[in-house]
Amino acid sequence: MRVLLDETQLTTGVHGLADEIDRYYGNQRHLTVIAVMTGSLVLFADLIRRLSMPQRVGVVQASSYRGGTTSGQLHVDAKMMIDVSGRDVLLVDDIFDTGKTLDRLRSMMIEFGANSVKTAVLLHKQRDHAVELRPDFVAFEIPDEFVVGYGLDYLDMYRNLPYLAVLEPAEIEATASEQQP
Ligand SMILES: O=P(O)(O)OC[C@H]1O[C@H](OP(=O)(O)OP(=O)(O)O)[C@H](O)[C@@H]1O
Ligand SMILES: Nc1nc2[nH]cnc2c(=O)[nH]1
Repeated sequence: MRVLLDETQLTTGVHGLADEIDRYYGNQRHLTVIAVMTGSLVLFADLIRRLSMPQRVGVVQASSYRGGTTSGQLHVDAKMMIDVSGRDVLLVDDIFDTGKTLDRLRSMMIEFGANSVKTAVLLHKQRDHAVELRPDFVAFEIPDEFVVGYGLDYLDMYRNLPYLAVLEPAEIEATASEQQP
């Protein structure tokens, strides 16, 4: 595993991201902050505690990388969503890769009647994206490699790593064979 961002760099990046969001919304405007599960859970916990405005927090589940390192069919489960009608919504995700996840969720929030929808990500992959949407707030630009740690998984492993690392092809293969039941 090759460390791309260590704990100190991640902390600095998350603080910078929070400052940028604070500057945009100010500390008075009420915000509905939605975590895109599962990958954003570590970032989300760190980020919302650095934001100064009054917040309602909620979660939505979106998954498209089941069992692999490439994007497949996107499944969204909004059963646990809180009401966003008439609210200013900030969607928080760990990574913007193809962009399909945030693009779909942004459309859903608008369909649910949100007053405004912005998107914040820890990582923005430097590649051609499949959608026109670009995230509003980004902590880090990263190369087009499969990364794990700080919430990001491969086969549900590695989310607990305190750093972000590139998973090399041999490690991808080894993890896949180890995870066979
Ligand atoms: O920009 P995209 O190509 O849509 O990729 C980004 C999404 O991929 C990952 O989720 P994943 O589908 O792996 O589910 P998870 O959050 O449960 O790990 C990540 O957490 C983002 O939500
Ligand atoms: N773990 C992980 N999940 C992703 N989802 C989209 N891109 C990535 C990535 O590079 N790593």
